[in-house]
Amino acid sequence: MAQRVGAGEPAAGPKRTSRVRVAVRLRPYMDKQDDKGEGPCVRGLDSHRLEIVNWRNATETLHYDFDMFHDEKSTQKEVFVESVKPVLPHILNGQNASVFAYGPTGAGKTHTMLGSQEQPGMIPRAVREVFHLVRAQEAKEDGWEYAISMSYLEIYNEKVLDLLCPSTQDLPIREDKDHNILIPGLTTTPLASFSEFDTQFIPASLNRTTASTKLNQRSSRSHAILLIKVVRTRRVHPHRQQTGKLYLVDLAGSEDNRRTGNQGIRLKESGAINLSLFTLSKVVDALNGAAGGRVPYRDSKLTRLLQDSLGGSAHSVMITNVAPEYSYYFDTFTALNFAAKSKQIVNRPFVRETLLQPSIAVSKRPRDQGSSSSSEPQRKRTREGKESKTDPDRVPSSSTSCSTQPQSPSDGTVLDRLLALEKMLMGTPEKERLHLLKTVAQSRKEIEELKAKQKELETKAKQGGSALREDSLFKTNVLPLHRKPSCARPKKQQAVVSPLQVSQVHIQQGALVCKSYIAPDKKKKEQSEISEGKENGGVDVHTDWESHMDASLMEKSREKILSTLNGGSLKELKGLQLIGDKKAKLIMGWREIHGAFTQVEDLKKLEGITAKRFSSFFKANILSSIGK
Ligand SMILES: Nc1ncnc2c1ncn2[C@@H]1O[C@H](COP(=O)(O)OP(=O)(O)OP(=O)(O)O)[C@@H](O)[C@H]1O
Repeated sequence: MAQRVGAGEPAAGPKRTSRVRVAVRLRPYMDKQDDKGEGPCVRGLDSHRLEIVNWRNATETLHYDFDMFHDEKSTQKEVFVESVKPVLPHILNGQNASVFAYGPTGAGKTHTMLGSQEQPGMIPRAVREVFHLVRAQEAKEDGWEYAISMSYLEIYNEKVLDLLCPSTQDLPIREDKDHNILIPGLTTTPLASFSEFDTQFIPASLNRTTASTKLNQRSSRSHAILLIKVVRTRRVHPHRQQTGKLYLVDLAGSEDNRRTGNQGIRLKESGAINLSLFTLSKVVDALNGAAGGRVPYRDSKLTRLLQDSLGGSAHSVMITNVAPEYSYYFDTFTALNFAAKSKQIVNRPFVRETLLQPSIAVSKRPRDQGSSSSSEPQRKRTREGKESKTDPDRVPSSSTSCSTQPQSPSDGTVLDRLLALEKMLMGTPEKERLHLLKTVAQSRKEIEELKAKQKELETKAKQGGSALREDSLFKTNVLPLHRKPSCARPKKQQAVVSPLQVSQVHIQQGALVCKSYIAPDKKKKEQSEISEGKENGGVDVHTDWESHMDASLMEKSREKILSTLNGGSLKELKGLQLIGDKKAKLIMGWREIHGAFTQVEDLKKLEGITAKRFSSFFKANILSSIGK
């Protein structure tokens, strides 16, 4: 059994650490994806830094500093030499290394990892280099013997599928007592040369699930993980065996379903992709100490598999692929923030070593496995054994030591941002959007009618007609003067960059806000119980209880709620009545993206907070705040 020992240093010596290296690669600008011809919104500054337009303020740009920045002109060779090659020698010493490509769909992950015949990507280059390194070691004749093997799998819709044996079903993921991740039943193929790798890998890659989306003709619908194992065995006393693993990961893209045009099965796939990437972001947050002690590796298959590549024992390189077009702005922004967080993770490498009995060392040399007399490498594929002892998730002690502060434009966690963005970008299906647009038109019409009516009543009042009380205004469906509909308020000038998603959300919010100020006669008797009951469309939120309240007291409570909404921590938000964990995170996400709420009613702009829910929320919190 492989054991964890220090990275070649005496056990008592200081622990060596290795953090995740973060590289960012900018894809060349593709005109066809940007009809408006706005030009790029991201630009490199030097080989480590880039800048992106600040969507909150167009006069500013946000700067990010990474281990490496590869601009749009960088070649595959340059990316390999500068970002990937340095981690490879570790796997010859029984340590783990991983290289994974992260980023929005269509930003260039597959191009980077796989590449093409003319421009081979990181995977073929890395495997070729491993063979070079091994051959160089063997030439030294230092008593070690090496064996290389490969496994290749994809995670599709949360299922682990063997790409070398596509007929297999969902494979289980296990962890042995030494925290090695194992996949019983996964095919392992011994490799004698790079060309042998090529003959195995190319057809297996065709088994990967891809499909055409609006943004990418051949979009990866799964996370593909290639595992290259190097086992070295010492032939002379003391007989030892070390196993080094190299994970080469091409993640599926984070998806904005409005832009991908996903429907049906594509939408389901997309849900699984976004969920696993979301969990990946939570893992990163937890490793950085933002989410308490538990690292939620087990919340998705992807993070479970990458467990020893992130915050574990591996030398990791994350290549974040980003696209320069404005239409990718928010995806790019999110990816950069994710990358900036990951940069702080510190890994502790260790050697996986087994002390062998002399007899085992002689008879079970890896190359000779299964062929007792021949020195030829074994040709037969093997399956990983069943080792199933599992351990609870844990935070590696080194993972919380954050040495570098990224120049992140925000203080919120990735989790909050992703939750809010995901909600915003994915939450509104086509049908619902059409319905909302119709509602906007209808609401506008009704507002015009109400305005006319209000004008008429004001004229009457001026002419000495009866004084108008606020109550009566509501009874006649006229808006009180101090409560103008949110949709009539001047828009906050906060986002100069106005990507498609945001403007669409504004329309949607407009619809909800306008609706909530219309008081249809039929629904006047609506209950205002504090409950999250059935939806009833646009209902007047102002029921009798408000008119019986002391105005100044009410204003004070309103301000208090507003201040919690704008400045409250997750805990404080959850302290509000009818706000649970999910809503609190949505609020934080909203704040992150849109800035401060200007009035409590802005809460209705959040998805899932209907007029009725807002009404219940408002009443409960006003009453609770007065009761305190
Ligand atoms: N550095 C680059 N140079 C030239 N072309 C590129 C580069 N990066 C990406 N491309 C091209 O951009 C398109 C999208 O890239 P790719 O398929 O690699 O994206 P992806 O991030 O893997 O997307 P998905 O997540 O949907 O699979 C492809 O046509 C690819 O050839």
